[in-house]
Amino acid sequence: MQRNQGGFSASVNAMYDKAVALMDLSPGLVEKIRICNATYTVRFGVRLRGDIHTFTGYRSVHSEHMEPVKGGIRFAMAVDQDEVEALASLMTYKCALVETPFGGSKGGLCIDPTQWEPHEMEQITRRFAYELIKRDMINPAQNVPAPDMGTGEREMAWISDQYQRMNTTDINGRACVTGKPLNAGGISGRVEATGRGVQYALREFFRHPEDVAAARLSGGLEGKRIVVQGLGNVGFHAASFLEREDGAKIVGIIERDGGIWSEDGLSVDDVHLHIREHGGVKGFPGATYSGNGAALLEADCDILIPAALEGVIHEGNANGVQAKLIIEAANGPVTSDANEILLEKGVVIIPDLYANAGGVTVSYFEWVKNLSHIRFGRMQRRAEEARHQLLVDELERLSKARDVPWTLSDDFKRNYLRGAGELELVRSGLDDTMRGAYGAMRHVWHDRHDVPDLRTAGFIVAINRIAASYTAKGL
Ligand SMILES: NC(=O)c1ccc[n+]([C@@H]2O[C@H](COP(=O)([O-])OP(=O)(O)OC[C@H]3O[C@@H](n4cnc5c(N)ncnc54)[C@H](O)[C@@H]3O)[C@@H](O)[C@H]2O)c1
Repeated sequence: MQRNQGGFSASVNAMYDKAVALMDLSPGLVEKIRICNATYTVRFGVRLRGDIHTFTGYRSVHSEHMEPVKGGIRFAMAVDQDEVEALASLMTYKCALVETPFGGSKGGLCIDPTQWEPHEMEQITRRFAYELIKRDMINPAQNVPAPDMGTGEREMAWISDQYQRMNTTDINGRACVTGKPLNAGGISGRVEATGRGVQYALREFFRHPEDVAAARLSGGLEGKRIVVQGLGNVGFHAASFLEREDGAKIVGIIERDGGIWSEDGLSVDDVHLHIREHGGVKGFPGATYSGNGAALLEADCDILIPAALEGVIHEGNANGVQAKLIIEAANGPVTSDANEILLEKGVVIIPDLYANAGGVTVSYFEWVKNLSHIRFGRMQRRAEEARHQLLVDELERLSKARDVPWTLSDDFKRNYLRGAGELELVRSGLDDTMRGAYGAMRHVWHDRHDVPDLRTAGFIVAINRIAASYTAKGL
């Protein structure tokens, strides 16, 4: 990974500065929105394997213009203060762009999860959570984490349980974290939400022939040749949906141990299984393997989906990128320097603050579900069922009265009577959000001739909303 000089935060701030230069905001407000409000560093010991091991973690709060603040917790060796602050700032802009009523935050623990057994990971996670909970850095009303790299449902369930043990009378305790398993207060469709959001973002892009042409592409997603970096939560779901549901061809997959290539297209589910069984992509049948996975970022393809780390497309390799469209499933995969090189080359970038917002959108639904203490669609479903039943009864009565012999198939009755369930509501809410946010972004991109790219447009939409919020508060 290569970051801009000055690091990940400097890269995000350069993109921010490019947007505010086109806006009419006071210098003081520009500075207030840019800076990170607070970062809490925690060092704690856990007794493991007969000795005390010390871990370092962070929780950063970028902006509290809305509360709670929201953002994932990352478990990785490369976690540091600059990284969590940059990621927290991206959360602020992302939440504003997709209109989830949160400020931005992010957390991280410096750890290699593969080095520890599950019961040890539980001890470490609970202790990290304890340190943050007792300082209100995890709290349903103030700061609500979610999964990120190296964490998932399992860790979120431990964190939620830890909070509830420490706050036994907080009836909203489950809302202290999102991305939980369904049986621990989670919501249907959260696991795949970020990948699903990437798919919806691409579908929305391809619904606009003018935008597709700007990327020097034509037609729809069907048959588009895609390279994906990182087959984890986000990359796997995005690639799998695009392959199975949109007819796209995944020609390249890059993982930690290297990259694989097949012009005929790779089966994402099979590669995923292979990685689980063999620890990497090497040896996947029918594909060409290279130990230098990063080289595939520069391979010939239509769409590149970086879905692993930040800073993977930088000044050193941006010129070599052949993809016509990049969708940033990861946070910050393109440095600000690389961004300018790619723009110059005519590459269109669907930016992270929009592209991977599916996760926080469905997290918002989960938080609302936890606070309302009722499953989405439960009451509505009863009402719909009753209404549909009345209609079916009436049709049957009429058919008998008029002696018109017709029947409803059992399938039709079952589906028609069922009403919308939680998953349908989550998906339609996510689709609606992704469409709305794209519309807002593209409106600025096309209508203002001084706005050069979708990223700057996205920042402008987000910053305007954050500025309005600060102004309304009297700041
Ligand atoms: N999980 C979410 O809901 C979510 C939401 C928004 C954004 N994101 C962002 O998406 C990105 C990925 O997150 P995730 O949750 O899918 O993480 P994950 O841990 O589930 O998956 C990351 C994948 O990247 C691979 N990887 C790591 N280093 C690599 C390298 N050098 N080259 C190639 N592959 C490498 C890992 O092996 C793993 O398969 C991060 O930038 C994260 O901030 C995640």
